[in-house]
Amino acid sequence: MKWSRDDRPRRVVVISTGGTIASRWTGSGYAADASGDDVVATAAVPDHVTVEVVDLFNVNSSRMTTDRQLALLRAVHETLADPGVDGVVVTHGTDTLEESAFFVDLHHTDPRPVVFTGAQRPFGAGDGDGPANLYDALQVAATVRGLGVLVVFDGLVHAARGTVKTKTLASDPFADPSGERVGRLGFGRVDIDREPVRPASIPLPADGRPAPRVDIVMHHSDGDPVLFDAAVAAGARGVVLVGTGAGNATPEIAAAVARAVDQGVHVVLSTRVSAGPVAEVYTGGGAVDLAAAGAVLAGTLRPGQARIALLAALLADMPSTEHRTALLRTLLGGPENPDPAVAVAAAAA
Ligand SMILES: NC(=O)C[C@H](N)C(=O)O
Repeated sequence: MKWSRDDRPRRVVVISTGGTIASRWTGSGYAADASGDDVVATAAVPDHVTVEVVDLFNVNSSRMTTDRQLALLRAVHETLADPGVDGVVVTHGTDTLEESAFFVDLHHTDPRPVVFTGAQRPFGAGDGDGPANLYDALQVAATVRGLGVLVVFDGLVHAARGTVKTKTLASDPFADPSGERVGRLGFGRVDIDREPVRPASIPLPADGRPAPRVDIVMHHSDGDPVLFDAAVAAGARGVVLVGTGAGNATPEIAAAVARAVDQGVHVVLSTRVSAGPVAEVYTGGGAVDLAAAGAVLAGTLRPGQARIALLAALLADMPSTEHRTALLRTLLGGPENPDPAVAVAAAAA
């Protein structure tokens, strides 16, 4: 599928949130600093595209919080409430871009695109990648329809779901290690190779709902339940357990999962391996026992995005724990077998 634009004027709104694309040297390291207008001024703008800027916040994305992600989600929805807007670009630090993009994607119903981009080299650098990434993101935001939330970086187009930062400093930091990219840019065209597979989107969380604590605990040799139990004791309403291999831990950790689930804590099982699904293969504290203890398997989602699915399920209005678990399975696993009871509850929310 090749997308090219006619000459109709397009309006794209850039929501600026910081990251390296907006970073300047502070004397001891780089920190997000440049305004959205300054960031946009570095990039060429594709023909027939008009750009407006919203300065939402300005942080290195390792400082991302649920409150900021909720503010971003609302800003995207308010922007798209204007029918004259053709698309949205979000400039974001690459460290947690995969989390914010997936959070927006889970709540995104509009056919108009939301495109996340950023940079690996700082604002104003002679060899900077920000201007080209921003140009490409504007091009995609002005062109495609019906593909959900996308990540555009280094000439490639990725789906929000499944895409993670796989390289710390390289100029092509994003990939879906268990899947394939969605498309690429070149010669003024956007080539889309596949349509992202997405579950039905969920309504925006109600205003003023406090952000639930959702922790990530990683297993390793010598791992014991101390940190998992500490997360529950700290008030976590959800915990992502990052198992070894296809999602394995120990009998002691499986017992801790069962105790947590009994208390109403939602537990998701992901893996520290970079690609492939978690699977119920092993007992003796493996995924077979963790699932029996009540953990929900994350499919191919890596820990950061598994946590976002859990966060979104906890923020959703659900009539019971069972409904929330069913919603969680849908958000983790993609569109297969959405539970009709969940769909009804979500529609009524
Ligand atoms: N390349 C980047 O954007 C990394 C930066 N530390 C951030 O996520 O804000």
